Amino acid sequence: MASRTFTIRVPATSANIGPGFDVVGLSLSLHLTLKVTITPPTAESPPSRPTLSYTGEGADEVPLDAYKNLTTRVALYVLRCHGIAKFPANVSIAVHNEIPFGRGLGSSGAAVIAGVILGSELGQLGLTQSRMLDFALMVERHPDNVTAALVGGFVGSYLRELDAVATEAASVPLSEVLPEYPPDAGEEWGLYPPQPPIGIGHFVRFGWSRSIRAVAIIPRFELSTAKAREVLPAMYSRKDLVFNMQRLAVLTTALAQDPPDPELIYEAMKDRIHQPYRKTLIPGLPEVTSRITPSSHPGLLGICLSGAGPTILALATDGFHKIAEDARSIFREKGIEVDWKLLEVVGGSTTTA
Ligand SMILES: Nc1ncnc2c1ncn2[C@@H]1O[C@H](COP(=O)(O)OP(=O)(O)OP(=O)(O)O)[C@@H](O)[C@H]1O
Ligand SMILES: N[C@@H](CCO)C(=O)O
Repeated sequence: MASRTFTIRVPATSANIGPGFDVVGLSLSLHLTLKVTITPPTAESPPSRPTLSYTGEGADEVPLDAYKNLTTRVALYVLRCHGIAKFPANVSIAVHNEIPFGRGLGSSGAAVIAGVILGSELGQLGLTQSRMLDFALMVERHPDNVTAALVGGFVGSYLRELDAVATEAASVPLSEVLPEYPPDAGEEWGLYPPQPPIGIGHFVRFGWSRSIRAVAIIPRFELSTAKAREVLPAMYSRKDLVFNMQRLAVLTTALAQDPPDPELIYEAMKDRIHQPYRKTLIPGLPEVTSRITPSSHPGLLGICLSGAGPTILALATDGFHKIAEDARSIFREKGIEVDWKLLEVVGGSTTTA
């Protein structure tokens, strides 16, 4: 049998875009790429465990044990849900990652989507896009990053209300979805996980004006999404919810208009659901989002926290350098150094032979 090689490419994402907390996501031009080779065992090369190599962002901290790494653990979850106990023999995976960890650019969402696609490919399962989303949602339980990473573009999504049986199936704790399998987990290792309910996530892709680019201003510190969600309240006032819904309704269409209207968009990218609570974790956040405006920075459309932060996302048609450098100065007043990148909105995940 000949060896098989394929490449999985998954984009970075920015979630929320101001008022769309846990609802909207945008895929951006930084990628997580996996080059996968499966070599059939021969008498000279007997079956071996998967090998992982890793370059780029996170290379110094990511586990290279396939039973510990997030992407390969998700792939194993998908395989085991289909009755396949372990990785095929002689899989080697070379990862190159451009998405910084824990900065609000969807690194974990990309790793999860890459894992679901990897599982589907290794098991030759032929999972549909919608089914892949179900698996991803069992791991990353908010849909904004994973949906945009899978399908690409500017995307809105919701989670279907599940019936009692499906709710139980979807309530499996994350520790059971992604257990730390012992090395070479096989048939003998515990129960197979239950299949996720079908059709958990639903999405629509909005239009996007080709003139809009994204400036990602990336502080040089990590903030885990889990920590940035802990500071959020469980209840909100009607006033704050209406504030966000009004803006989100306008924003999803305003970003598709040509030319885009900065006055409309700047206000429509304001938020009262997550950013005000996260400012304690991100010194400089209120100053950057209030001092960089369309009148002070021609070309700017709107500015917000990217995902759970600490990255700031500025959407603009021009003036990218001044926006980024002025944000850098404001962060520096708070003792924080940043890097910045000018990014494009890109398509979703791909698998190529
Ligand atoms: N390519 C990867 N391979 C393995 N693990 C990864 C990879 N990318 C991210 N991770 C894991 O996900 C963690 C970061 O996830 P987290 O949800 O906190 O931040 P994020 O996804 O970068 O930000 P956000 O969800 O706000 O966009 C990393 O610390 C690492 O454990
Ligand atoms: N909507 C999520 C995105 C981060 O993954 C949040 O803001 O917590």
